[in-house]
Amino acid sequence: MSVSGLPFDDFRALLQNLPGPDPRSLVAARERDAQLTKPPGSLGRLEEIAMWLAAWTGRPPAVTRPLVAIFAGNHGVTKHGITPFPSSVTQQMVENFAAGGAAINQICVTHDLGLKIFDLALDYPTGDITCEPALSERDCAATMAFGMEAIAGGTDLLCIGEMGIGNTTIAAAINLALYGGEAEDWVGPGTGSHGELLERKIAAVKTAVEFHKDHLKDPFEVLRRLGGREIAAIAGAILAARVEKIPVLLDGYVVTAAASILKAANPAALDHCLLGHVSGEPGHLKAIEMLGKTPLLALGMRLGEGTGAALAAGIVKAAAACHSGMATFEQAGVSAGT
Ligand SMILES: O=C(O)c1ccc[n+]([C@@H]2O[C@H](COP(=O)([O-])O)[C@@H](O)[C@H]2O)c1
Ligand SMILES: Cc1cc2nc[nH]c2cc1C
Repeated sequence: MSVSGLPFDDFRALLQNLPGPDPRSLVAARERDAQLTKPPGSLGRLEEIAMWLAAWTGRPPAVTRPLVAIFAGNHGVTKHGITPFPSSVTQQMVENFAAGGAAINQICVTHDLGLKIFDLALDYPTGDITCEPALSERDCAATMAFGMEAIAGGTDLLCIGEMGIGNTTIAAAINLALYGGEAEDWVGPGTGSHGELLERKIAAVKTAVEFHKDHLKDPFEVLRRLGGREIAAIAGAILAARVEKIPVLLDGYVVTAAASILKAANPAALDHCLLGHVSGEPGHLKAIEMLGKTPLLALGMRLGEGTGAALAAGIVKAAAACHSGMATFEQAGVSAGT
């Protein structure tokens, strides 16, 4: 813990001292890109992705150990009857991930991605955000620190996903706190909340933000009061990745809300992250605009569990492979343009 002993101090300090992109690797990658056997710019966004890999890893673009990390948490706010599925599904899906039966398992097989699941005290849901903080400062900081350990086994591309019944309500509350507007702007169906479920979801988000309104200037208070364990762990994982020079692919609505908390603390905090996809959750596009990012994919997916990020990892792998594996004009005996 920090000298002052306040749980968030270390994270605040880290956020004020984030490493930037590596200019030398970027220049080297640009020089190589200009020699590859293609008209300049013809690989479009793939070229930008290769430059992004070089800048944030400090090495020539390569993806050799991609990892999907799924963080799972449960939420006290579900007691308001806001989701079609019960909270027990969070644990059941964790078991399904472990058994290889979920969509994310198949995408990981397709793109040869590692997969790690981090379940976060699923038997102890967070506090009901409509009338109490989700987490104590200590629990929140400890969970962020746990999330930082997600990359301890090593990876050179971190795809972040989550699982947690009720967490689209949490994401909506975070977005309302960070960006304002109306609860209706941020609340969507999630796994399928319509009619009365949706009405109660909107009411819960309104009540929660109203209840905590005097404490929401500080992004860390937004995190601990309105967030959840998987949200805190995701924030920690994104931060640790930055420090360790690991580029990050963000997934859908929920991961984006967790990431937005870091951006609120430091506008440059997500520069090492790309958005894997725009999810079908209606508020996601607006949340992405707030981050100033352009998602790689738009497939109408709204599953979570890292599926959008993992699909995009295939594109990032292809970008690195083109950059490192293509022949230069000279090597291939192809005439360069003027
Ligand atoms: O990330 C998204 O865009 C997204 C959109 C809709 C649903 N989800 C997933 O669905 C769960 C949350 O939905 P809900 O309805 O229980 O709030 C959680 O496990 C998320 O992974 C995720
Ligand atoms: C079945 C199911 C699978 C999920 N995967 C991510 N969130 C989910 C929510 C449900 C309900």
